[in-house]
Amino acid sequence: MLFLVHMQVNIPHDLDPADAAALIAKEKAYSQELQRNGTWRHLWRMVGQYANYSVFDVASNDELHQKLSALPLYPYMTLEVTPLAQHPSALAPN
Ligand SMILES: O=C(O)C[C@H]1C=CC(=O)O1
Repeated sequence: MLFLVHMQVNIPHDLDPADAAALIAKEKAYSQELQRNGTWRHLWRMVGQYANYSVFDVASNDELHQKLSALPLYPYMTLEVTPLAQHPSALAPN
């Protein structure tokens, strides 16, 4: 099952910069692990924003919720999730 996920990151300005840097490093490692194993199919930066559009490939809503809620930056994110279906005019299945 494919899901489009919009992640907006809102790190509080009063968070210690070292704590913020550590969270961002953990987030990078976690996202790259999921990209390597095929769960996190696309990761695109939104120009001019601390936000991304991502495509996740998971077996269920519950798996997506588990993966998203384990994001190290999850406490500082606003997430929007859109389930995706195949488009009948697409040249190749996604
Ligand atoms: O930077 C972001 O968009 C948030 C998050 C997603 C991957 C990652 O490394 O950080």
